[in-house]
Amino acid sequence: MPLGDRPGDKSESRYCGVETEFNDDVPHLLTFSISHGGFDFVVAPLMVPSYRPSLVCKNSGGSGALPFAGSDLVLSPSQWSRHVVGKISSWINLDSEDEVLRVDSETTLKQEISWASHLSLQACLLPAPKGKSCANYARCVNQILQNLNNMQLWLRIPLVKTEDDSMDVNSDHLIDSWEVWNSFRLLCEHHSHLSVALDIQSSLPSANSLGRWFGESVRAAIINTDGLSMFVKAPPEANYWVFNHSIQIVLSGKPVHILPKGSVDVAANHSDDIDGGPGHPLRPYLDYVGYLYQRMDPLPEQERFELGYRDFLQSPLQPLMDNLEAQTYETFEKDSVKYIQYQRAICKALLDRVPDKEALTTTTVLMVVGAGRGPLVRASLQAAEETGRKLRVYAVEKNPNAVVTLHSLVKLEGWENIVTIISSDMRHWDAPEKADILVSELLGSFGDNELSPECLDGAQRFLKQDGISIPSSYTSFIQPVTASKLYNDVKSHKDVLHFETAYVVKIHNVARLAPSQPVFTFTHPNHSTDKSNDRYKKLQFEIPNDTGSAMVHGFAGYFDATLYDDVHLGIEPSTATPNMFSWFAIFFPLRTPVCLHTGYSLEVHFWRCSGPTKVWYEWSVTSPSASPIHNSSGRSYWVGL
Ligand SMILES: C[S@@+](CC[C@H](N)C(=O)[O-])C[C@H]1O[C@@H](n2cnc3c(N)ncnc32)[C@H](O)[C@@H]1O
Repeated sequence: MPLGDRPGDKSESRYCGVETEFNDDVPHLLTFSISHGGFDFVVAPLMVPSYRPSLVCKNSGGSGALPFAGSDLVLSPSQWSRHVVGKISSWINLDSEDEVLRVDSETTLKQEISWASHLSLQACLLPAPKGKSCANYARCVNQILQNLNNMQLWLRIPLVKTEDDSMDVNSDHLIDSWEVWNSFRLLCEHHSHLSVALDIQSSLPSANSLGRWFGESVRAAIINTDGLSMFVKAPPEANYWVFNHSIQIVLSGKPVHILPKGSVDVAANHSDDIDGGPGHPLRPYLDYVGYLYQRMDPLPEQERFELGYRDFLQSPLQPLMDNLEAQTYETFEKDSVKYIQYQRAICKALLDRVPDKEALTTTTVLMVVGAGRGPLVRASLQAAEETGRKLRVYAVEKNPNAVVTLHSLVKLEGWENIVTIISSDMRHWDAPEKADILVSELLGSFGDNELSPECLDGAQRFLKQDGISIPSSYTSFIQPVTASKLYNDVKSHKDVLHFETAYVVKIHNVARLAPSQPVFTFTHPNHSTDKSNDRYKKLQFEIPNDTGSAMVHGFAGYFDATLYDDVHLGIEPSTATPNMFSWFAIFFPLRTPVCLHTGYSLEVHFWRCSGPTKVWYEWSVTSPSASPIHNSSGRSYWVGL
C-alpha cells in the first residue's frame, strides 16, 4: 500500500518496506508485513542464518538441498518479485583473515544470489562491508554482476559521520562510509546494477557530507527505529531527496519510542491489525513515514511535465545548422517568463533611447534576428505600446518553415505596416537601414553553444554605432558534479565519442560539489578590435572540507544573460530566473571520473575553439590528476556554423 497520494509522484519513493528476521514461513511473513502491516515489501533473509557450507559438507550426508526459506512454490512468481527483497546473510565476511569463514562466505553469497535470481527477485540487499578493505567481497560481487539479468544489488552502507565514526566499531581506523562505497564501486567498474542502500543511523553527517549521496545511485534508505527521529530532524533537503529521488524507505528494528506529534492520531487507527489481533509493531512508524511523505508539497505542474526528462541525456539543438521543428517552437513559446523578461528589457531600452518628448516623432528601428515564429516580435510590439514609443520592426529568420508562420501571424494581427519579414540568414542579409535595437534569443544551455556570438557578430554590420543589443552579454558557468546515473548512461555506449559530447539534461540525481564559476563571457555589440570568439579558461574548484572525499563524474553547465540594464535571464542555480523552463542544464562528462580527496582542489580547463565550418569545446582536468583532453579538434562533438 503506497505511502500516500502525492499528486504527480509515480516513483519508487511511494513504497516502503520492512526488514525482517529469518522466517521459514514466507507466506505468513508476507501476510503479517504486507496485508496486516501495510508495508509494500519485505527485506527478508533467504537462508537459515546458522548455515555454513563447511559444516554442511562435514556433517550432512550431502542431501544437496540448501536450507532456504520455503520453496519457490510457496509464493507466486509475482509475489516473490513484487514483495520480497532478498537479504543476503549478514554474517558473511569475504575479507576475513579466517580462510574458512572467507570461503564459506563466498559460497553462501553465490548460492543465495543464485536462489534470488531463480525467484526473479528485483533486488538483493548485500550486507555492509565489514571493514575498509573489501577487495575480495567486491571481486565476488563483480563476478556475480557479470551474469546478472535484471536484479539489482543494493550494498548496505551505514551513513556515518566522516569525522568521528567508523563502520567497524572494533577498528582503530576512522572510516568515511562513502569511501567504502567508492572503493567498492570502483572495483566493480561503476556497474549500473550495483547501488546503495543507505543505512540511516542515530546520527547524521554534516549537510555537505550527506549531500554527496545526492548524485550516487541510492535505491533504498534503511531507517532504523532509532534513526527515524534523526531522519525527521535532518535538513529538509535530505527528506526532499529521499522522497523525490525514487528511493524506497525500509524500516528496520524494534519499536523504541513514542513517535513525534502528528503521527499519533494516524498511528492509533492502525495499532490493531485488521483481524483484531496484535498489529505489526512497526505500523505506527510506517504511518509516520506516510505522514512525512504526504506533507511534502505536491509536485508543481511544470515539474510533473518534466518528470520524463529527469536525467535523460539529449543532444543539444543545432538551430543554426538545422531547422527547428514546429513542436520545438511551440515548447519555447509556452515559456511566458522568458518573453516577459524580454519585454521588460525592450521597454527599458526604448525609454532610454527615446525621451518622452520625442515619443511621437521618433520611430525606433528594431530588428528581431532569429525571429522563429514571432514571439519576440510580439514582445517588442507590446513593449512599444507599454512605453508609448513608435517602432519599425524587421523580423529576420533563416528557417523557411518558420517564415511561413511569421507571414500568417503578421497578417492575422494586422502588423503589415509595422513589421517586415526577412527570410535570410542574418550573417548574409543586406539590410536597407541600420537598427537602433537588435533583439535576439540564440542562447543555448551553455550560453554561447548555439553560436549566438558568431550570428550576432554577423548582424552587427546593421546595428547603429550606438545601437543596443538585447541581450547585451551572456556568461557560461560550470560546476563539478557527482552524477552516477548520467555517467553510467554515457558509459553504456561503450565508446569515447559519447564521453566527449555535451548533453542537455534535466539534471536530477546530482550532487553539486562546489558553487558554479563563470567560464566564457560574450558582449554585444562587440566594438573591440579582437573579434575572436575562441576562449580559454582555467578554473579551480574547492570542495568544502566537511564534505569528505567525493567523485566528480563531470560538469554541469549553465548560463546567465544580461538582456538590458538590470534585466537578466538565466539558469545558473544561484540566480536562475524563477519558473522559466526553456533551458535545462548542460552536462560535460569525464571519461574517467575523478575522485577528489579532502583538502585537494580540482583544476579544470575549458576551451572554446573554432574552424571554418564548426565551433567546439575541449575540456580537461589537470589536478588532482590529469585527464585526457576531451574532444580534441572537435572530433566527437561540434556545432555547425
Ligand atoms: C532559439 S530560437 C528562438 C526563436 C524565437 N525568437 C523564440 O524566442 O521563440 C532561434 C531562432 O533563430 C533562428 N536563427 C538561428 N541562427 C540564425 C541566423 N544566423 N540567421 C537567422 N535566423 C537564425 C533559428 O532558425 C531559430 O528560429
